[in-house]
Amino acid sequence: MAEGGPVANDDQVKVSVQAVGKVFTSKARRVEALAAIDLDVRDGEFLCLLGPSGCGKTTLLRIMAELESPSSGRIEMRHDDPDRPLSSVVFQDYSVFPWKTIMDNVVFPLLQNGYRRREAREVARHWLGQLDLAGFEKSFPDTVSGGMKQRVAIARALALRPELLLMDEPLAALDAQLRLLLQEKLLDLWQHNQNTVVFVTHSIDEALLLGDRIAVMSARPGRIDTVIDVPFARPRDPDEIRASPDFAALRDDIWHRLRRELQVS
Ligand SMILES: Nc1ncnc2c1ncn2[C@@H]1O[C@H](COP(=O)(O)OP(=O)(O)OP(=O)(O)O)[C@@H](O)[C@H]1O
Repeated sequence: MAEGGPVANDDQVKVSVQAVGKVFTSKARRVEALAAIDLDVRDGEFLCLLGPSGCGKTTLLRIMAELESPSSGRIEMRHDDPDRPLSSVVFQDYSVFPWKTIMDNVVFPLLQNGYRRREAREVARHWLGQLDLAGFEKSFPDTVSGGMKQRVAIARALALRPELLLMDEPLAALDAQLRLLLQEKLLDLWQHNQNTVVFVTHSIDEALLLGDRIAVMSARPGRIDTVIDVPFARPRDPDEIRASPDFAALRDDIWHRLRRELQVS
């Protein structure tokens, strides 16, 4: 069972997180969320961040999205194509604009990124089609299901063609069956587009199904406990993968690592 794999060359590294720490301070308390995180995200890979609740996964993702700055250490990100945004984020909670139609939810950030309206509508139509939302362009988000809202948020992020797609438990709020379907959709989309993806999840199965590597974090303050290479070839067939002995062995190994970190009070 490979852990971490060969060290990446500099030109294979999209994001380099170096000794990053994060402390939140307020009058009431001081929370050390991250301690000395070292992690490389390789160009074109699907990296999953897995760890116990509160270990700092979202904080690390927000630092990569430049929504939060580290308290210590540094982060380097390679922006290769000035015509594409460096990153785009999908959050857990269907972060769509309720007052805009589904079409305009996808069009709006494209206009902000310099697209002309006509081109933006064409691009939006393409991505809405990819996410099986054709026919819902004129609907408002609150009139469709949670799964559809989340597909709008994913279409919006992908339409921007970010070099780095950051996803914070994008499927966590969905029911189990819908989650499986969207996992398959994401697998399919990623296999065709191959952006670099960092994907936060609590689900070991999801990480094994989607990820090239899984960074397992320890309990707060979050550290990288280990980075596991996922050995399944692509394109992946979810049913085959779930039935394979390697899947069961890896799931067991990761669960034992996580269980050491979990505290039930
Ligand atoms: N803005 C903030 N101010 C103060 N504390 C914060 C802030 N953001 C996060 N924290 C704290 O930092 C720690 C890490 O939070 P974070 O949300 O990054 O963890 P997580 O691993 O994503 O959690 P979960 O899996 O439950 O979503 C937690 O103790 C949280 O309460």
